[in-house]
Amino acid sequence: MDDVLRWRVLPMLVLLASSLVLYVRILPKKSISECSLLPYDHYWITSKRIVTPQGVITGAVEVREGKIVSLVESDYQRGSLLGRKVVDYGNAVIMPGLIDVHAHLDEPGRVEWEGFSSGTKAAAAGGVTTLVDMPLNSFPSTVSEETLRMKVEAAQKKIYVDVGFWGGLVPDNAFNISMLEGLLHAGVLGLKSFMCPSGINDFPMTNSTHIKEGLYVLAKYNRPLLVHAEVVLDSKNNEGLLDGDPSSRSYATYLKSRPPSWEEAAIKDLLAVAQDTKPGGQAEGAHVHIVHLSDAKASLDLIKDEKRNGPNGASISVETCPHYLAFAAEEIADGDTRFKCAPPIRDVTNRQNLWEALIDGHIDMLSSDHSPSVPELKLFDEGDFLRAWGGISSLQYVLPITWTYGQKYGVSFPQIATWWSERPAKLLGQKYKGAIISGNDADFAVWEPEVEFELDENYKTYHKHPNISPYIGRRLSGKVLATFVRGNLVFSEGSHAPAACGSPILAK
Ligand SMILES: NC(=O)NC(NC(N)=O)C(=O)[O-]
Ligand SMILES: [Zn+2]
Ligand SMILES: [Zn+2]
Repeated sequence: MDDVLRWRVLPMLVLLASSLVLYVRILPKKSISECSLLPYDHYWITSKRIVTPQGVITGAVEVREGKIVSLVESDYQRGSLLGRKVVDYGNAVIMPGLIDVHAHLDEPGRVEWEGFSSGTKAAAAGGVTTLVDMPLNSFPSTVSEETLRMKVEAAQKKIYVDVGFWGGLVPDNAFNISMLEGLLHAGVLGLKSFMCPSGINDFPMTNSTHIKEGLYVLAKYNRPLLVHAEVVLDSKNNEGLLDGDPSSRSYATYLKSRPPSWEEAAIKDLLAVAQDTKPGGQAEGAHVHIVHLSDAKASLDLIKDEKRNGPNGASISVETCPHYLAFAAEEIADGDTRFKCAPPIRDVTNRQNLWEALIDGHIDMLSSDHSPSVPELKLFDEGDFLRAWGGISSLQYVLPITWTYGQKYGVSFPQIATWWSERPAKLLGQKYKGAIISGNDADFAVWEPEVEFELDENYKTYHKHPNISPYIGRRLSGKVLATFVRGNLVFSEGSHAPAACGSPILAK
């Protein structure tokens, strides 16, 4: 009997106990959806600071099957929510998720620069719930139905947030209506073109005639054209600089090589063509959006003048980016090519003027223009501003940057929601995004504005190459606690949901 106990019953008991342990460990995993760190599809999130179009309220947002179904303004403390599934965020701010209308994720073709997985993980960790990928820097560029399909295919099962796509307007398709229509029909949210060389071989620049043609086609679809508005007026400034010339390390040299007059001349030409978007015009229904405005003087004045015509004027809008609001030319060390971008970061007065224009509503919105590359292309050893790749890496940090550098101007939560959610949603034609109201997608950024952190090499960044970002080494305030995309808790306290369940956004 002793032997029987030892050799038969004991091993069975051990087996039973271990399978019980296994069962208990597996059980919670099974019940949690792979897409969300929160295992419910009907729940409430509560906080003392919820940013709604009517102002900042204390209350609860009810979420069901990915949508906001009600908003309760009250001291939510228990009472009616007793016994419900509630996530209480206390004093943290609940805002509509950020919508970044301008990001380069570089997939397919240049995944070593970024990629859908790393880029959208960074977006989720930064409170960005929707982003729109630019048609260039990936390979091939998104300029046809076929190349859009390659993008959408590449994004499958890799995106942690919702992702839309811009198509490219290039000389090849500008006069080829069926090619452009194929691209629009396949679902790009609009088109993007460059008025100067883009730095990418298969993305050549367009002139006013191409842009005019593009606008006629866009008008039929009610979609926007985004334009990189700089024209090369004269590259004399770089002439005489030989390879290895020490002055190519100087930021001042780079700044002079792309003067504000390049932006001004481009915007002047662009606004002339944009006249067709006026009510009754040949391109009525199309819209012109100027990306990454840097010059807050003559270029901004042209935009302001056009906007003065109100609804009878051309249909235009403009964005600027956090790097133009955070940095100034005077502070950029020679050789520090992390700061190289086009148009360039200008002087302290210009930065101040950009902030004022944003606050006064002359600049409509913000975007990251997250445009990374491999570190080698930044030429850190040579520090050559003229030959280094231009583009700032920032996607994960845009919310704390806007908040931190906006303190000086008394920026409020509703302003951030306007610049980063409401107006971007409108540009994209996304009716169910951009605000915390019943019926909208349950896209939220939950963050703690008062929490400060050091953006050093220990900070967990999901961009593929954190060290190329000029924000490394800065102290920022505003920590993102949690991010919800269509009701899925995709990021929470440093972790992402196990599966990437963001949706591709294709226009219909
Ligand atoms: N090829 C690029 O990514 N260019 C980008 N580069 C910048 N902004 O420096 C841009 O948006 O123009
Ligand atoms: Zn650009
Ligand atoms: Zn860009």
